[in-house]
Amino acid sequence: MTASLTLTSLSRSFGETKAVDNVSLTINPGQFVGVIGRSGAGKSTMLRLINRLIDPSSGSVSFDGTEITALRGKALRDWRRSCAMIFQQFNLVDRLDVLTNVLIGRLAEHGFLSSMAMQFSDAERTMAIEALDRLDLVPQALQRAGTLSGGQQQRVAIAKALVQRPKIMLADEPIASLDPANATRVMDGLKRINTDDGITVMVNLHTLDTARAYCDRIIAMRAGRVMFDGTARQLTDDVVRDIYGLDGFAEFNEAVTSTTARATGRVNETV
Ligand SMILES: Nc1ncnc2c1ncn2[C@@H]1O[C@H](COP(=O)(O)OP(=O)(O)OP(=O)(O)O)[C@@H](O)[C@H]1O
Repeated sequence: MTASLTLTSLSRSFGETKAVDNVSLTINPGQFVGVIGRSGAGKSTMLRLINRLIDPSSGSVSFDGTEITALRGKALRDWRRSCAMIFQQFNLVDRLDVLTNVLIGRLAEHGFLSSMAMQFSDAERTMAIEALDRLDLVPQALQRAGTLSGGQQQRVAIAKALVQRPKIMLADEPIASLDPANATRVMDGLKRINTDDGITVMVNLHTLDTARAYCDRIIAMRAGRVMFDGTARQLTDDVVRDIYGLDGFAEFNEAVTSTTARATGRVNETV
């Protein structure tokens, strides 16, 4: 199959810490992949290696047969554009309006001078409005980004990523700082883009129930390694215990017991 993303024996160390340790994976086009694991498991490092925000210590990342780790200059900038990244902290310019923030997603395709002047074509403005419409944000288009709720800001960040016309969207804990209602709208936005446009989505998540609800495929990491790679149905309690460790599982059970589980009789929903 073409346009697959392939990680082969990918590793990245920081001093003595093996943040990502010998990971091999193939992500097929159009998949919605959730990456879970305890804090420090290596989830962010793996996404940053794919986007080339950092370089591997060893191993390779390839996309559609192109060796990503070897890209330089314009080819690297092109890759970063087609592999859009969304962060927990939104990365918007608060004092600029929403529409302009989205248009900034187009700057990678501009030359230096038009970038500096922030000049955008009518076609680009239309594209930005369409992206905002898909995320139910047209009424906020002229509002300053800093005045929006966290969930709205994250949806603006997704619209900004969308106008880059990416093939892959990487999202590093996009809902970690949001309340449940806003988190749902952000995840629904990502899912719609994945389903409607066939854009591959790879998202780091802290909540198991979100991973189970949205992801075709769940990858669980522990200490830099892939401990589980399968469907939500295959992610049983025993697997969760392996991923989070006995103490992690206990902590996690406690957290759940004190909130939803007691009321619903369910466990293993939140980490
Ligand atoms: N720039 C860095 N310098 C030194 N150590 C780092 C750096 N980036 C990551 N690490 C270490 O690598 C390991 C993996 O970190 P990473 O951020 O990838 O984990 P994570 O699963 O995303 O965690 P979290 O859920 O808390 O974001 C951790 O031990 C972390 O301290």
